[in-house]
Amino acid sequence: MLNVDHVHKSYPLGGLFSGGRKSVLHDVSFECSRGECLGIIGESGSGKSTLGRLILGMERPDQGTISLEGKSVLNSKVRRGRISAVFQDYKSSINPFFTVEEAIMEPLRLQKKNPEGNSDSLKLDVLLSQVGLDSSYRTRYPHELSGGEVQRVCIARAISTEPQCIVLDEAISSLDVSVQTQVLHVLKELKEIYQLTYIFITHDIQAAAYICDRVVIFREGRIEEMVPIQQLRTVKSEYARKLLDHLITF
Ligand SMILES: Nc1ncnc2c1ncn2[C@@H]1O[C@H](COP(=O)(O)OP(=O)(O)OP(=O)(O)O)[C@@H](O)[C@H]1O
Repeated sequence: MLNVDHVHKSYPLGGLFSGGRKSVLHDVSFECSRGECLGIIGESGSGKSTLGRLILGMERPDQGTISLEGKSVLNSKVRRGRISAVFQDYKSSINPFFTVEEAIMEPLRLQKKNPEGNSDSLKLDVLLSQVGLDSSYRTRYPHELSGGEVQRVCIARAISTEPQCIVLDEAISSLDVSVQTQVLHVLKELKEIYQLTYIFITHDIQAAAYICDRVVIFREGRIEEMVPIQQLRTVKSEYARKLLDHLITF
């Protein structure tokens, strides 16, 4: 269970003498169960990626706590191997000098969970096949892959340590529409296999409707509304309805 409890976050306003701060997240609270996909939808600048970075423990909240199975994500031992991420910019997400094998196995080696040897090799083949790539990809470099293939490698890397929670920040947005569908399908299958918790940050309401169980609608850093995906068309708040009307094209 991922628990976000009364989280506030602000950043310095900038400017030499300003000393002020811009509030980006205000009193954000929600829970996300094991195996659940929670969509985060909101206008640009509403604080979605900031929330993602806080869940990943990359930044600290000013107030409030974020915990996984009751333990704070600020503790690197809690995060390691249990929380991972897939970002929009897949090109800069993996080291261009790493082969597919090195990129996927790096988190496992850092975690030192799996010693080198046959088990590594088997694990790699399983991971590759789970994201729809065959073992001939092992020795290829990122520049030898399509965007969809690189993003599949990023997903294999993200699941390599069998995490509980993955933050997917616009993870399919840079891909062609047909490739988006394939990658979404892979993500949905993996969620079922590993009972993964997904935080699915997106502008793409169709993708959210396909993969999410619930959706949080953000407005200027606050939760405007939280609805099960089946009730997306019947949100109560006027703001959420307008935002969704703007995004829904199906
Ligand atoms: N490190 C930072 N320092 C200062 N301001 C920041 C920082 N990170 C984010 N912000 C500000 O916080 C606000 C929220 O940004 P964030 O990236 O979380 O929004 P978002 O909802 O993910 O937007 P988008 O959909 O465009 O990606 C923005 O106004 C942004 O400029």
